[in-house]
Amino acid sequence: MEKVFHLGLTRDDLHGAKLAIVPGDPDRAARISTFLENPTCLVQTREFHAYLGQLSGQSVVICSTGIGGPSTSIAVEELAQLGVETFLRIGTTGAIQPHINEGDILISQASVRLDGASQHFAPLNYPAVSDFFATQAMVNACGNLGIDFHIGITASSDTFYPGQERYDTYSGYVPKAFQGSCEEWQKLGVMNYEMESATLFTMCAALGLKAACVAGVLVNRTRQEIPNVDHGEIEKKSVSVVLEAAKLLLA
Ligand SMILES: O=P(O)(O)O[C@H]1O[C@H](CO)[C@@H](O)[C@H]1O
Ligand SMILES: O=c1cc[nH]c(=O)[nH]1
Repeated sequence: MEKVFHLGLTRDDLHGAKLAIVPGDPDRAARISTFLENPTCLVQTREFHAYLGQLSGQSVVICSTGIGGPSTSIAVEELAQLGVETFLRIGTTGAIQPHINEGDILISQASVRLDGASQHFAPLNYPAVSDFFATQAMVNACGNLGIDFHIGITASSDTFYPGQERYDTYSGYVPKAFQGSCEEWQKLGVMNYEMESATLFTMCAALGLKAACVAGVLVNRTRQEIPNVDHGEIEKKSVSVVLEAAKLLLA
């Protein structure tokens, strides 16, 4: 049985798992795994920490993607080679609309492709769109749990600082291409910034896989640039949504 190159796993290691929950942060992957039945650590290599367990009696993988599109594309490609068909991202994010508050839950329907990696899967005029049914499961999960949410478009950037137009940085300079971009996205109704959904949505749509994305808001960019909230409670809420969505999709 062939091992995939980065994850070092074989199809047998996944015990038939067809659904993966994919956070950015490896420590979050470990925390999510504690909600599965019989969780085991499959591998911890580079930014990829993968766990296997059961949800609703079925095998599920939790695998961190690291930050950004390139590493996300590797995790998704290799998990797909191992039999995974549905990818549920659970992330953190910065809101750019004034009415969205820290701690709110955002579901991304589609993403603005500010990344580079998605262009290696499909040209820029191809949409970075989520899977309708996986996204509907995120929405229904919020309904079942009584959690309010916002749903809409996400700007998904390769960089946390210039690409999300942050000036509170080492140089204080944002290249011209990004000056005014945050206001432009606001005016176009974009909800938030994060860094993986454009790659995830584009590659999954192009490859015939299914993807959805939920995120908890750490900062409202109309009020401050750098998050300074306690992530714990926000993560618990977004993790509860992704686990409930996974259960609905597995039912
Ligand atoms: O919390 P995660 O899932 O890593 O998501 C967000 O947080 C990171 C930046 O701080 C980026 O990966 C961004 O997309
Ligand atoms: O502002 C933020 C917060 C989390 N993740 C991002 O990419 N941006």
